[in-house]
Order: sequence, then C-alpha cells, then structure tokens
Amino acid sequence: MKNKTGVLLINLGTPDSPSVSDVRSYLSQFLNDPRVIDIPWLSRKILVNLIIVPFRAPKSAKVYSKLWTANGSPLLYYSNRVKELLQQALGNEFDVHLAMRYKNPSIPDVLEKMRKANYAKIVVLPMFPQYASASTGSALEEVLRVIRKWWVIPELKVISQYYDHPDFIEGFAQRGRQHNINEYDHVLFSYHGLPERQVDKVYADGLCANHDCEHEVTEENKFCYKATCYATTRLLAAKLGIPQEKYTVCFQSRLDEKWLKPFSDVVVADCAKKGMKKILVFSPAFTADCLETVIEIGEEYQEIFHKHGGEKVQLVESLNDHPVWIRCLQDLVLRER
Ligand SMILES: C=CC1=C(C)c2cc3[nH]c(cc4nc(cc5[nH]c(cc1n2)c(C)c5CCC(=O)O)C(CCC(=O)O)=C4C)c(C)c3C=C
Ligand SMILES: [Fe+2]
Ligand SMILES: [Fe+2]
Repeated sequence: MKNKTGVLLINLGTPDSPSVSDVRSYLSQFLNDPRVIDIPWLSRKILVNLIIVPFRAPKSAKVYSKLWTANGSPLLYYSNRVKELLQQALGNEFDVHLAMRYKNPSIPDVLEKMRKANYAKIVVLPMFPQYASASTGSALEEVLRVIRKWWVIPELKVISQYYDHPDFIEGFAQRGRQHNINEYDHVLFSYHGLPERQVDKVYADGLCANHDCEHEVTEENKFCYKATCYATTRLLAAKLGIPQEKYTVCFQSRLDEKWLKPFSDVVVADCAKKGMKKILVFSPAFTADCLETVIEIGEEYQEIFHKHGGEKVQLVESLNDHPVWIRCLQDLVLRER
C-alpha cells in the first residue's frame, strides 16, 4: 500500500435527495461556508439561516426534482464515473477517491479512508478548472483542515487550476463539435458567477478593474476567476474558429446585482431582442452536468429566450465522462509525480 499514490478528486456536492429537508441541509452547509457568503459571522448566520435557506429550499427542491434522474443527481453520477475511469487510466500505482465539498461522500469521511491507507503521497485535484475561493479554495481549505490533525502528514500535491489545459479545452471543443456551430446566430460562454468583491480579493491592490482581465492572464491576475474564464473562452473560441463578434462571455446564477457582469439571463434576452433565433451555450466552469447547466441554461434560459422572440437555446453537454477529460485529469496527476 505504501508505494501507492492517493488521488482525491473533489467536486462541489449536491443534496442527498431532492426532498425539501435534504435540499435545506445542503444549502445550509454550502451557504454557511465563509468562502461562499464572505460577510461577518453574525450577518451570515442571519442572512443564510433566517432568510436565504428558508425561502430558497422549497423552490430549489422543486428544481432539483426536475434535475434528478434514475441515476440520481448528474453531478454525483458523473463524478463517480470519472473516478472509475481515472482509476482505470492511472492503473494500480494509484488509488482514486472522490469526495464532495458539501454533503456526501464528505471530505472528512473520504480522507479518513485515505489516512488508513497510509499513502506516501496524496494528489488533491478539485474538479474546477478556474480557481475561485468559493469552489477550489473552499475544497482545499477543508482538506487542509482535516489533514493538519494527522500524525503522519504525507507528501501533498495540490492542483489549483487548469483553465488552459489543452485536453480540458479539447474536451469542450469536441462537445461543441457535436453541434453545427454555423447554424447558430450566436455563442455564449456562460460561467458560474461570483460576487465582484470575491474576485477583487485576489489582488494586492484589491481591484480587478485595474487589470486587463478580459484580454490577458498575467502574474498579477492568474488567480482572478474572471481573467481565467476569459482565457478559457479565448482558447475554446480559437480552437473552434468562432470569431470574436460571434460570441459573448457571461456569468450566471447571481444572488444579487454586485456579481460579475454581464449576466447570462440578460444576455440571452438581449440576443432574442436583437432578432437572433438560435444560440449555442457552453458552460465551461462546470465539468459535469448539474442544476446550473441542465435546468438554469437548458430550461430557464430557453424560456427567457422564447419569451423575447427567440427559438432555441442549445446547451453544450458538459465534459461528464468524456475520454479527453479523463486524459486531462490523468495528465494533471502524472505531472505531479
Ligand atoms: C464553478 C464552480 C462554482 C462556484 C465558483 C460557485 C460559487 C457559488 N455558488 C453559490 C450558490 C449556489 N450554487 C449552487 C449550485 C451549484 N454551484 C456550483 C458550482 C459553483 N458555485 C454547482 C456545480 C452547483 C450545482 C450543484 C448540483 O447539485 O447540481 C446553488 C444551489 C442551487 C440553487 O439553489 O440555486 C447555490 C445556492 C454562491 C453563493 C457562490 C459564490 C459566492
Ligand atoms: Fe454555485
Ligand atoms: Fe481580474
């Protein structure tokens, strides 16, 4: 056992079931995370536990019921598939494990199994291509919180981001090529949104606005989520030959107005108002189908587009268990050897 390397894949997590109580418990764990709702403790407790969760849980539970399949939540189903396929690809020098930042399988439970396996080395690989404190940062903090108490702390390798990995880009490009891009009036690259203040916090001067994040990644902005989302987009658009005037980068799932702009739902409505009939939407912050892609883009944006005169919003399937995505993860792990 000792010569093996343990690989810990981490995804965001999903409720145990679409019931209101399981969704409430999931939202409560998720939104009480100080890296997600980054306001003072008392304000967060009041806002999250007395306002957001009680009102949101019943509504979100209805939406989760639509998302649920015979295999359960797509996020968990595909994360497990990826774990199995990555294990096959890496072979028996590695043990691949999967944990979720929120709910199950939990990071403490999975790490306890890994502690007992006594690995000389552990590679921690969050399934988020672009770094954000609310996703990657939170997952890594939780891993470190648990491992810091171990008597034996093994060699640890942490992969913070891979927004420009050639196989990450190629995987999404292959998903895009399943559609005839020329048939579409416009292409959206819709990323999960973030509060602007969270993006600003990666800078010494506290201001993303002082950097040219829409056009370049530099030493100063390399952990700026906005900059890496734009960088992923440039690489994907170049690979697929989509000219700049034919696509828009936008940010979805906002909780309030001070989140990254332009907002995806507004861009969708504007496309329809301009007379566009068919739009294609990539969502490359997510590596598996989930509520935010299947329902928010596939159903809610479809309704918005239709309401304003558009016809079809086509969501590009996420990487899910695509072989090129598995090759990307395999390369990220082997690089750490
Ligand atoms: C790119 C990864 C993600 C970041 C960054 C992120 C930030 C973030 N999210 C919320 C609030 C919610 N997100 C919800 C669902 C959700 N979020 C991500 C990924 C990131 N979130 C995924 C993959 C999912 C879907 C999970 C699934 O089960 O399919 C939800 C729950 C759904 C809902 O009620 O709308 C909330 C709430 C915040 C506040 C935030 C950063 C500040
Ligand atoms: Fe989210
Ligand atoms: Fe920035």
